[in-house]
Formats: sequence, C-alpha cells, structure tokens
Amino acid sequence: MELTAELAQTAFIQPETAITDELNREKSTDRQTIGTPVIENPRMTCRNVEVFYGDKRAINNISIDVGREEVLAMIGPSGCGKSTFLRCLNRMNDTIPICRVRGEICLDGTDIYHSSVDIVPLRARVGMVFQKPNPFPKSIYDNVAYGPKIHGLTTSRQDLDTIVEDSLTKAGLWEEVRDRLHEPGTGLSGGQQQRLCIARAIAVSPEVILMDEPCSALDPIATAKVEELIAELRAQFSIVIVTHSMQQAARVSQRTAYFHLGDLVEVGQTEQIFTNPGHRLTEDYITGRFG
Ligand SMILES: Nc1ncnc2c1ncn2[C@@H]1O[C@H](COP(=O)(O)OP(=O)(O)OP(=O)(O)O)[C@@H](O)[C@H]1O
Repeated sequence: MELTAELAQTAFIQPETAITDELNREKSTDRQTIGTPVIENPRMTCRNVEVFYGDKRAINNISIDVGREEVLAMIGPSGCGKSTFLRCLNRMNDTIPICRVRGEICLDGTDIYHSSVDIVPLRARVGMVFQKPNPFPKSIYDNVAYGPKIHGLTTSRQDLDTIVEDSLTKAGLWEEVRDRLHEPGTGLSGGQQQRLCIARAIAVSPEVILMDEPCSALDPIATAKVEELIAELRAQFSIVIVTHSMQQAARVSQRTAYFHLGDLVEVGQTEQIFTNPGHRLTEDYITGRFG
C-alpha cells in the first residue's frame, strides 16, 4: 500500500501500525481542532483567538492550552500562522499597527489583553527568543543584567552578579564566557549568541519562553546544544517553540500542534502526532506531501 510504505519511511511509524491505522480508521478531514487542545492545570489558556492583518484573517478561532513544564511545538506549512499565533502569547503583535487580536489569552488565569495589563512586565513573564540571535550591542554581562535592572529585580551588584552567573549557567554558556563577561555579546559565535539571548530571557524569571525557529540560523552542533538546553529548561519553564524541523519538534517537545492556513488542525502528544496523526492534513504534512 503506497501510503503506508511512505508513512513508515518518512515519519517514525512502524509499518504494522500504519497499516492497521489505515485500514481501521477514516482520518478526520474537517477543520475543527482534533486532539487535546485543552489540558489540566495549564500555564496559559487561549480561547477563540482570531488575528487579522488589516482585513485579512491570519488566525481562525484557535483554542489551545500551554502546559506547565512542557515544550509545545508548533508546526505547519509556511504562512499557516505559527509565528502570528506565537506572538499573540506575549502581545508582540501589538507592535504591528495593522494587526488585531480577538479572543482571550490568559496567563495563570489573568487575561493578558486586559486594559490593566502592562506589557513590559508581561514580556518578562512571557519571554521570547527569535529566529536570528539579537544580542544588544552591549557586553555579555550587560545583555543578561539589563532585564533584571529595568524590571527592578535587584539593585545590589552582588545579586546582579549572581543572576548573571545563574542565567548564563542555565543557558549552558557560563564556562565559555566567564572570563570575557565584559566583551561585546555580538563577538560571540551565532550559537553562543542564541544561548546568550536565552540567558537574557531567563534572567527575568519568566514563566513561559517563546521560541520562534531558534535554531534556523545555527549549525547542527549549535542546534544540538540549544535543543539540549530546551530539554533542561523544561523543568522550570513552559516553552512554546515554532519550528520547521519535524525532527526537532519530535526531539524536544511533549505536545505538538499542527497549523494549516490559520487553523489549528490537530494537537496531541508529540509521539502520537508523528506516529499516528488523526487528521489527513497532519498526515500529509508529516509525510512530506504538503508544505
Ligand atoms: N506584519 C504582517 N502584515 C501583514 N500580513 C502578515 C504579517 N505577518 C504575517 N502576515 C501574514 O499572516 C499569515 C501568517 O503568517 P505567519 O508569519 O504567522 O506564518 P508562519 O506559519 O509563521 O510562516 P513561516 O513558517 O513562513 O514563518 C501569512 O499569510 C502572512 O503573509
């Protein structure tokens, strides 16, 4: 059977499983989210989220939770709205004048779009790491110390030193930079710069870290280090990662969400999504027939 052979090769599907599934199950083809978008004791809840750029709708009525101590991967073809949705989670879309967000997104039960919410502390609680490493044009030390200083986490130099060392240690960078803390962050390699940006996000004690294709500018060795780091950080933070690499999603995440043309088509345990997708569109994407 052509489909099952292809599935077994390109995803991580055992041929027997694929055959059984193909015979026993008609895959869903509608655009209601299938799987487990809602979970127990979530860190963030998103309900009926819609995003428009001007008149154009980029996100269609998406509801999904972000768990505590989980890595949630968002995958899907280019332009399906992954980054747009990710940016809703810390109101980064507020910086795009034509962008409007509807629906409700809560962090620990508080609506982050409520008029009383100050976005500066919000973006400390929900930090972001971008595709291209973007250290400030400052020293390595100051890149990490800047957030804690402006958020008033400490005024003592000694405490600041401790935060900088702890954050660089958690980001797996301390041993590489401890003797050059006052050199420019921009002088580090790309992979080191990305870990510096992760240290910068960690330094303000976030609850959630958003990562938008954090390894796409990195070589395989630097990518492996960042992936190891993501696995360690999960013990402390919720992580939502947008990635084009299905291998990366499979390696680092516990749940995976598949987006398609602004819809959240399917979300579930990562292993299930890659071995036994419930929706035809998810299956087509992970087997390389779409996107
Ligand atoms: N600033 C913007 N202004 C207008 N339209 C935008 C803007 N940013 C994104 N869009 C549109 O919103 C839709 C979703 O884009 P988005 O970048 O969120 O998708 P994506 O899944 O992250 O894509 P990619 O994987 O290519 O990064 C696309 O149609 C895109 O053209």
